[in-house]
Amino acid sequence: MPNRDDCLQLDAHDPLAPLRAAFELPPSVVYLDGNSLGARPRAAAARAAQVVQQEWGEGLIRSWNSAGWFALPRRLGDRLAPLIGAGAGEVLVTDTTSVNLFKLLGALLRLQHERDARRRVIVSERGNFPTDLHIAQGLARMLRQGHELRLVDRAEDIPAALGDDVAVLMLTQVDYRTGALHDMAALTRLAHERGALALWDLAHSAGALPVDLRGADADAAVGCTYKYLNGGPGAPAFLWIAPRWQGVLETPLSGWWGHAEPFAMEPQYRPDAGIGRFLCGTQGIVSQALVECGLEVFERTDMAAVRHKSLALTDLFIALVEQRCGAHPLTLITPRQHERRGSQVSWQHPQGYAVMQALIGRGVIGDYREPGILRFGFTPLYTRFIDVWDAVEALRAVLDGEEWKQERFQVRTAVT
Ligand SMILES: Cc1ncc(COP(=O)(O)O)c(C=O)c1O
Ligand SMILES: Nc1ccccc1C(=O)C[C@H](N)C(=O)O
Repeated sequence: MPNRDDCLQLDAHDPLAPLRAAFELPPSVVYLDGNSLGARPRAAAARAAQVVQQEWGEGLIRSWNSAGWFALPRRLGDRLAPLIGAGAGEVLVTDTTSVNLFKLLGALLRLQHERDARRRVIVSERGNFPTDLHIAQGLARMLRQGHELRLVDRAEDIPAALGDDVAVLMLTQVDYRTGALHDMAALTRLAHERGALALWDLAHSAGALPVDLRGADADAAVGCTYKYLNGGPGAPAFLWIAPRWQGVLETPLSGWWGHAEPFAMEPQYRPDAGIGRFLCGTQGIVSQALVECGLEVFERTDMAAVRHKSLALTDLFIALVEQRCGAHPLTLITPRQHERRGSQVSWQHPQGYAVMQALIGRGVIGDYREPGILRFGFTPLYTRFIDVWDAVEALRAVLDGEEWKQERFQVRTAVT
């Protein structure tokens, strides 16, 4: 079993190690929550100042053209595309993941309705992130065409749920609680064989592992930029549409930014011919501009290298926790097989909330999800092997010393 020096050696030989310098991280913190909010690229502070001072302050309204603000959602989409196996002109950075899901699910349901009106079921997992399920429920209610959500409790039950009444299979590629990774190509193929379309949420996979949307023949996808892509709190999300559906799918949020000629100011909506039709209204430029700083870092490596380090970090974390905290009631809920694991490791503990607060008190930042789940995200761009060691030692101290029993660690905060 590796010791602390071995971890230092792993860092010394890590080809991704130099990328850590591209991020601002407090020296006293071990940050294992990049699956919720990525760390700040150093370049983001100067970029924010440039947008606010020069582009807004001096350029004023001219900056929509002169600083490229108007083109930003498409430009960022093109820059993000290689990370998810997409091509140019297929991706937009815009709105939130929830709003993008609404637009794409609405568009896919409409397409299916036109092809076969009996297909009115959306298949997903009960454990999917709540917003995905809530958006589907809201759309089904609004459409008043008899759409319904069919939820399965286990991934193995997905094939049986794909009957001839299914319109869309809507899944999150990496489970936000367990970190379990779906086989996107196999499930998409199955959905297609059954006449359904496949919509993927890449919130926990974009920037965390190689994603191949075109290779998997998926139909549409959404995802966050504020997690593994390090775009900043509340940074705009992204959406992707397969080439075969470009110009075919229609957005249910037909705002003026998706018009073929927004400044023709026509009363009649006429959609843009390409991906631009999935824009809705004016973009939050300050936040959007910062997404570029996160994407730039990925251009200094490749996703195969990111994946290689991610698996090494999560393997090490699992092994060390089992060895050094083995006496405590921790249950691993993340798959051990590499092909089934994203870039996070989750453990269940009867006092999970308090244990996580005590860990955060020691400067090791992960997060907590019901029921009793300690979540640790590993971002290969800036997480070191020594961080894994130090995190496990802190966890051991919290558990061996029963630090979590302190009153202050029982207090529930709004965001966990
Ligand atoms: C799978 C998944 N989808 C969507 C979201 C969030 O969407 P939004 O950015 O709209 O809050 C998250 C996390 O917040 C998530 O984990
Ligand atoms: N958007 C947030 C705002 C505040 C706190 C957390 C989030 C998250 O993104 C949570 C994440 N989606 C999760 O997998 O739980």
